[in-house]
Amino acid sequence: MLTTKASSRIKVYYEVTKPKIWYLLVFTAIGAAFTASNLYHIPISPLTWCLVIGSVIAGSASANTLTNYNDRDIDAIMERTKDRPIPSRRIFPAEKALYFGLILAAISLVSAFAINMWAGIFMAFGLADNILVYSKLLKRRSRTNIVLGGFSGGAPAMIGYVAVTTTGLWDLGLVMAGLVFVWIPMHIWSLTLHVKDDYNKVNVPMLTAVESEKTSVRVIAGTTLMMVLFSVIPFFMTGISGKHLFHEVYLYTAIVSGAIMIALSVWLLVKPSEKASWTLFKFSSPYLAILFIALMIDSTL
Ligand code: HEM
Ligand SMILES: CC(C)=CCC/C(C)=C/CC/C(C)=C/COP(=O)(O)OP(=O)(O)O
Repeated sequence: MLTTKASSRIKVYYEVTKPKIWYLLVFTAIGAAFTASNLYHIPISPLTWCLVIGSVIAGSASANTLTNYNDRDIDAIMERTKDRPIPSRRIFPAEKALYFGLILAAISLVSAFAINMWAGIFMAFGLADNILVYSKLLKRRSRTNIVLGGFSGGAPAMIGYVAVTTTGLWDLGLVMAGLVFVWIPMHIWSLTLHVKDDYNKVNVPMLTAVESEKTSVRVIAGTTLMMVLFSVIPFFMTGISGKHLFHEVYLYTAIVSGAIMIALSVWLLVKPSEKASWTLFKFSSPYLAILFIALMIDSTL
């Protein structure tokens, strides 16, 4: 039986990994693997499932922990982040989180390379892009930080895909990873518009925190439209036999859910408000999950 102290220690190290975020990241890896396995009729062994899910949990948790460590100075100032484990000194000294994140990174790389070389390569890429390119290099310097830093978001889907197949075309894998990549700008810029004062306090040049509200809502509406247009691409993809890979189930889901996202972005465009930007942000994660659920269901038809 764990003592209260031990369970609270586990909870705080769980919290520093930002589980709400890696739940969805892991789900995209599961969705990509499940979809590819069905479409290519390649079974996935229980061991491979464990390695895919375990490596992406460890990798995403590592990246989130290490970026939390990296941002401990600004997180202590921003309203949204000041109660996190490191700025609130519930993990102290902060280096404990650094070592925890590095151990998770090692676990994620070992387990990804145990799947195959490509899964390991995409894991290494995801870690490097999120921790070094986004958090260390661009976040505090460039308003396009989430563009180059966004590729890491597609890494879990690619890991799930290459765990099923590393031969032949990767078009389906890249499209599923692309769904995540094109979703990121709307996802983050709707939030950073909502909390722009926080970001400006710590001089992090998130695009919709430094641009005028008029420009920001236009950019968000444009990236939402781009994402919805991209989301119908899977319906037009064909396999080696020339047959469509997906059916109307995916198409109609993408259209209906996309229409809701476009309507929310038009609401923000026409009547900019904190409520509109927050609503669009809160709908963004369920929207991405719904697209992957539709891919999974459609792949069984
Ligand atoms: C460079 C890329 C990204 C950036 C900068 C970013 C940033 C953020 C930020 C600042 C939050 C709010 C966190 C908080 O206040 O606790 C957030 C929430 C979240 N992010 Fe992202 N994110 C990115 C990519 C992703 C990706 C790729 C996924 C998953 C596929 C994801 C999933 C989530 C989820 C599920 C939440 C919680 C949403 C909610 O509370 O409703 N994010 N993200
Ligand atoms: C396979 C692999 C390792 C993939 C990693 C992908 C990954 C962890 C993506 C998450 C990106 C993300 C939520 C960044 C948070 O930005 P932020 O740190 O600016 O958010 P904050 O302001 O809330 O701290």
